[in-house]
Amino acid sequence: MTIIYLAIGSNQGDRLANVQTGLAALAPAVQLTSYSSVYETAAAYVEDQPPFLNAVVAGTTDLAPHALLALLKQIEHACGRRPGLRYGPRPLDLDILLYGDQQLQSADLIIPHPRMFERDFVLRPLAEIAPKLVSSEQLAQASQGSVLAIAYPATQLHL
Ligand SMILES: Nc1ncnc2c1ncn2[C@@H]1O[C@H](COP(=O)(O)OP(=O)(O)OP(=O)(O)O)[C@@H](O)[C@H]1O
Ligand SMILES: Nc1nc2c(c(=O)[nH]1)N=C(CO)CN2
Repeated sequence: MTIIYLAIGSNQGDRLANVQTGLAALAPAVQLTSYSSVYETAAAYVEDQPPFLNAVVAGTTDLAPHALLALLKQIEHACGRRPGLRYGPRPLDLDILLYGDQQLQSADLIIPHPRMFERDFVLRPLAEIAPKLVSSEQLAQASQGSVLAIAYPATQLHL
């Protein structure tokens, strides 16, 4: 059983429903244990697209890292995501931030997520559920995707 942290985002369709559906689909392979608030965030990288909802969750799983990645891609697809512009709009995005204390560098999977520490929309919700994992310096330096507001409380994610 490994402790994992996942980032979730949506900026197309019914964004909250997409996040809720995506998290519910993780069961039974992933048992979620902590949920951040849901943040409204300005789109980073490709700025000319609708704002995102972003959250971070923690959980436990027996899935190996690549099996977990395959599950996340399957859930994104079931939520209507199709190949598109890098950093472009999508109904659902699920990323592996951390997988225990494992470090992994393969062609299709890098853990810790290589861009997590530049992303305000990841570090703010991660700091909320795991303050020891994020320093105040890291929070201050994360510049991509400014957090606009807390849009929904974490209780909206417990289904
Ligand atoms: N830790 C990770 N979590 C999820 N995907 C990863 C990770 N490391 C590498 N990838 C690879 O990144 C590919 C592109 O992912 P995705 O389409 O979500 O990118 P993106 O959201 O546009 O950008 P980013 O990866 O920076 O969030 C995935 O198909 C996956 O193989
Ligand atoms: N604020 C914010 N911006 C983004 C996000 C995201 O989840 N939140 N995801 C993207 C696709 O990788 C590109 N830009």
